[in-house]
Amino acid sequence: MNINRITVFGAGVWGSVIAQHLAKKGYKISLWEHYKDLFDILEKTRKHPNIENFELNSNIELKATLEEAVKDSEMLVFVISSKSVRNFCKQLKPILNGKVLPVVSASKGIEDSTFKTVCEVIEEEIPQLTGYAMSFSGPSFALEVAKGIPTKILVAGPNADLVKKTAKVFNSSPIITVESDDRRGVEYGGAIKNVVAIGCGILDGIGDGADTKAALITQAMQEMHDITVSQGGKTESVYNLSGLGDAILTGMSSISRNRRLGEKLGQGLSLEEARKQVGTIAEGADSVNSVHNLARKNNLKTPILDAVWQIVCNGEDKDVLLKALGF
Ligand SMILES: NC(=O)C1=CN([C@@H]2O[C@H](COP(=O)(O)OP(=O)(O)OC[C@H]3O[C@@H](n4cnc5c(N)ncnc54)[C@H](O)[C@@H]3O)[C@@H](O)[C@H]2O)C=CC1
Ligand SMILES: O=C(CO)COP(=O)(O)O
Repeated sequence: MNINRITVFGAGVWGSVIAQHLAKKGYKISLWEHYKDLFDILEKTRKHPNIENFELNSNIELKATLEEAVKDSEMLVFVISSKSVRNFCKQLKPILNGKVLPVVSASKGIEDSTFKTVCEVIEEEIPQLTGYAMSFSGPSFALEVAKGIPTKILVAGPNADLVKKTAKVFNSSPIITVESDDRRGVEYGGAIKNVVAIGCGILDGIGDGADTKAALITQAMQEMHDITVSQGGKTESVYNLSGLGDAILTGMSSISRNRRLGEKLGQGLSLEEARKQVGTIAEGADSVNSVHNLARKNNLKTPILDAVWQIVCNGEDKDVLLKALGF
């Protein structure tokens, strides 16, 4: 696989940091952004408004249209909110015009109505990409990666040779890539850990401490495991970087937007107000319903994830989470 130009869809915080990471490795990057105001700021200043001291590398070219963004591209990287992926693919499909490229998804979510992962949605909407979509997931705050703080991220897909080559593309300081053949397991872990992080945030909002959050993560891992395995994912993926690793990171760190959203809910704010105060996306608030419905559909016992769902989606009192934990 000889790659020169890579397209990154999404110049949000993670998309821009991934684009920068690849640009520093010498790849030419075509960076596309959905929101015109963000695109304009980046084009005018080359600085990201949501990342401190961050100036786009000279290998990054901003592309205003999807046609320009995919021109001469040899790899596509999706870093857009998971719920926008299906509609986005409907726009992208005619532009790709049957072209087959390796695709990497760095988004974390499960579609509400279908329980499909982001890679599965991409392949369903753009069938020629079937077998070419890979997940890039692990404990990786964009703001920490931007500062050069080292981490490990899984590259997961069905084609071992493509995964190996793609992992090489992304592998360089501060990111060490780890190959996986369990895309489903990796994507389910990445989506469910966001719900776990909201749960940890609720405990923070109530005023409980790290002890209680560690107990929550431990119990929630069993629930993440049961859901993931019911969908064909592997146990070893649940306890790898995208599941356990990312649950620890986002559940315990003040940086996590999902944890911060939970904290606001724990303090008694409504979901709408909590979302407003957190500002950027918190994927867990969108995945919580699909995770809950999936567990119900498969008759799984998931008391912790159910309690988070009750608080987020039904506005129940946060004490239901303490009860679910047995307190
Ligand atoms: N920020 C982080 O530390 C990390 C984020 N992620 C995942 O990356 C994904 C993006 O997150 P961030 O960059 O942090 O969020 P962000 O809020 O900074 O950016 C969201 C991106 O989604 C795009 N988007 C929103 N609606 C769209 C639409 N209708 N069509 C096309 N694009 C649309 C926006 O243009 C923007 O580029 C999420 O799934 C998140 O879970 C994964 C690992 C780390
Ligand atoms: O997934 C992430 C880090 O791996 C980012 O988590 P938040 O979206 O909760 O900030």
